[in-house]
Amino acid sequence: MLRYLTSGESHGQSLISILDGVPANIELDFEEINKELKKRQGGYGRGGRMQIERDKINILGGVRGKKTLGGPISIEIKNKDYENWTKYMNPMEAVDLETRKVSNVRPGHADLVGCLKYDFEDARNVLERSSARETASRVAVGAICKQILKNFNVEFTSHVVNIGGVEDKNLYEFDYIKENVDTSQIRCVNKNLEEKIIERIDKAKSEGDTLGGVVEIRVKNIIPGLGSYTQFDKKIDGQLAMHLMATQAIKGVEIGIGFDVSSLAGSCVMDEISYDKNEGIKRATNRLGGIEGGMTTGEEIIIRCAMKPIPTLYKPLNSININTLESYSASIERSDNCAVPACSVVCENVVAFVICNHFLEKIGGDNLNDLKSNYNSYIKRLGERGWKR
Ligand SMILES: Cc1cc2nc3c(=O)[nH]c(=O)nc-3n(C[C@H](O)[C@H](O)[C@H](O)COP(=O)(O)O)c2cc1C
Ligand SMILES: C=C(O[C@@H]1CC(C(=O)O)=C[C@@H](OP(=O)(O)O)[C@H]1O)C(=O)O
Repeated sequence: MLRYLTSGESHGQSLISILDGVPANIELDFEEINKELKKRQGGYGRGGRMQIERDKINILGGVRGKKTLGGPISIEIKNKDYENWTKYMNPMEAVDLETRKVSNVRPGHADLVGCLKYDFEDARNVLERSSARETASRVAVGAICKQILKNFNVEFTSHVVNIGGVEDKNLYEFDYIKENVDTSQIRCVNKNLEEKIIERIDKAKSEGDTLGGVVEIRVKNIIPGLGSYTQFDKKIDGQLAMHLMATQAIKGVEIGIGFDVSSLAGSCVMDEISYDKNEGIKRATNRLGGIEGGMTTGEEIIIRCAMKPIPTLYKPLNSININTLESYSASIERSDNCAVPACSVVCENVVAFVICNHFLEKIGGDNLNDLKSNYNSYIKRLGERGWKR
């Protein structure tokens, strides 16, 4: 079983993750992982913090000479901003608890309920951990998973399809060309739309407001049979939704045509099956996004996630002081204005973890050679049953 934990506060020394269950002898490309981290920091609408951070991994264990050892991998990403926060955040020494205290809790954040639940008078004790800074760790973990799956040609991409209601309807049609998706800052397939989106973000910013959007993740060259219908918690769609919904600010997850299934007739939703001597078992369409009965079908996996607007507004919302219960404007912490492009990178890597976990479970093998031979024998057996790559 592949599993991971993350630890660390947004303005603490470092983010730490431990990824357990990675097979031995996987060669890691650290530059690729760092590139992914850099992508997560980008995108139009990010705030001042991203000018400070230069996210890079430091592997502390589980790897020797670039190759995995089969044991838990520990990954550190340093918070450069810590040097500005040492006197408020140091875990080992008495710290200044007053200067950065947050009492005016911010709607849309974990602040209010976190203070009630954990009995804190200072929402900083909550926000330091609930912050989406943690998504850097999830990207590092997902980037390692992608490298495991690269040995089996599995490809992951993601892009933004909607920011603040500016969207390209065409992107919702599944016959558009997905090759060479533009990876510029906004990462919209339609270049003209980028300008509109930038205008939309600037307008929201000038009004002290924020925006969310929709991101799409695609997984290509996947084999059929990852996940299982035999138990609810083995269903891969359920696991994808759980991991994606557990990502900061994600409020909805769709697979394939998603919510549209509710208003269409069955004949417009199911993907008809046929067989061709040369191409093997085929599908006429891929409306169900590559998953049936909690298992991958072998078609491209298509997932969309809705991100809510950034909850910290420069035009602050009404709230209360958690200690006096008096009405106040919510505190303004330095903040992003729109982080949808960053979110697409996060979601892509979150998906990579889930897919990799199910891949390793199905194929089995605690080292790369065993994985490869198990994989080949599965592909051979599928071939005998009429399924072709
Ligand atoms: C990549 C990314 C960056 C984010 N940046 C901010 C930010 O700068 N300011 C903010 O208020 N919320 C930001 N958020 C969202 C909050 O972390 C999130 O809404 C909050 O922790 C509450 O969690 P929930 O929305 O899942 O309920 C960001 C989310 C993501 C995915
Ligand atoms: C640090 C990151 O995002 C942060 C997520 C975040 C939040 O409330 O979620 C609030 C902001 O933190 P700060 O107050 O330090 O600027 C963002 O910058 C990051 O993505 O690496």
